[in-house]
Amino acid sequence: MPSAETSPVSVLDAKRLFAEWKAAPAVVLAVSGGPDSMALMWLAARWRHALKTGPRLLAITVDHGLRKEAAREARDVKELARALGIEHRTLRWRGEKPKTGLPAAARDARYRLLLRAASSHGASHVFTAHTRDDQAETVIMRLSRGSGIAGLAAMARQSDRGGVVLARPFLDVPKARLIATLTKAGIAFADDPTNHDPRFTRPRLRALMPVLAAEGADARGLARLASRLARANTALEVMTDGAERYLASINGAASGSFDLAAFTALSDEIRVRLLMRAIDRVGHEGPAELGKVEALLQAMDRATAGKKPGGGVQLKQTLAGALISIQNQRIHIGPAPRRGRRMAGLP
Ligand SMILES: Nc1ncnc2c1ncn2[C@@H]1O[C@H](COP(=O)(O)OP(=O)(O)OP(=O)(O)O)[C@@H](O)[C@H]1O
Repeated sequence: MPSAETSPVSVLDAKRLFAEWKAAPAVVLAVSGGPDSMALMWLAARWRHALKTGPRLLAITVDHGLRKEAAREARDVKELARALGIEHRTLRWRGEKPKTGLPAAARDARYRLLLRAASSHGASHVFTAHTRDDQAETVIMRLSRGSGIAGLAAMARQSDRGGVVLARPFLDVPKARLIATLTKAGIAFADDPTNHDPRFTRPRLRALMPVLAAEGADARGLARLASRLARANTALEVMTDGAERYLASINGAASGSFDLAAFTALSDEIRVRLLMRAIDRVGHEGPAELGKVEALLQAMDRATAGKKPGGGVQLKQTLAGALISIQNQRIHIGPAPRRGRRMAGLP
């Protein structure tokens, strides 16, 4: 491996990695006690010390209450934070723990706690220590689930989460460099056994990474694929904005309804995105799944293909809590009646 892939991250490198957040008022560092986030705390502290003015740093560890070692790991983070002159808090996930989908529920709870803590401490950003290796694993995970372009674009370097920005300064940094950084600095870190537990999907896919790398699909290539797809996704979203404006301009003021002929003339990718946006705006069952929106588009095309313009209902279907219908040469998308509720006046 070339040394650029394994060399410790220097203070100068850290200055470049964190440069764009110099003017933030305060930043929350999400520190689990694992190698990546311990390196995040160490490097962010050194970066901050070298600045005259810069953000206040607050490290937060979430104890999910799932492993007995977690409390000790949180104390180890606190100890390093104190040595580095950084404030630290441990937050506990107290909610009900589900029997299935535990990693996803823990992640949701973790982000909720981190973002809430950021808001209450006046922090504009939450930094996580996701690395290029995490990005590559995410690509493989999304690939195995059949994601589309948006999903394969994987994690964004920055994303707005209700007023607080979630930022990943190490998204292009190999994990090996962070471990080398800690080794050089003599900093110990925790090894979470869940990261190797074959009962969970991510560790199973992680175990495949060396095999894929040996075939040429290494973390660098997979992360590059993600960033190319992120670029394509941004362009497609801009085109979808344009298509929305075009349909609104020929629509008059009617929202939630499109002219059928104008919609049909657009490309499939843009039509899928338009449907998804319209459904997500009014649906009450969470985001529509890509595969289901694609099936809806096919059903719409079948219902209207070769038909003379008429006044009848050509299609009526619900998806993700939205009701989609084609009538009078228009597509209508509105909220679906909620399930399990009796309509007034009906038995
Ligand atoms: N319990 C936690 N408390 C605070 N932040 C966390 C916690 N778990 C994860 N994170 C944040 O999310 C990022 C990605 O999580 P992931 O589970 O992939 O990492 P990890 O295995 O816990 O360890 P590492 O610190 O080496 O990344 C971490 O780098 C860290 O910034």
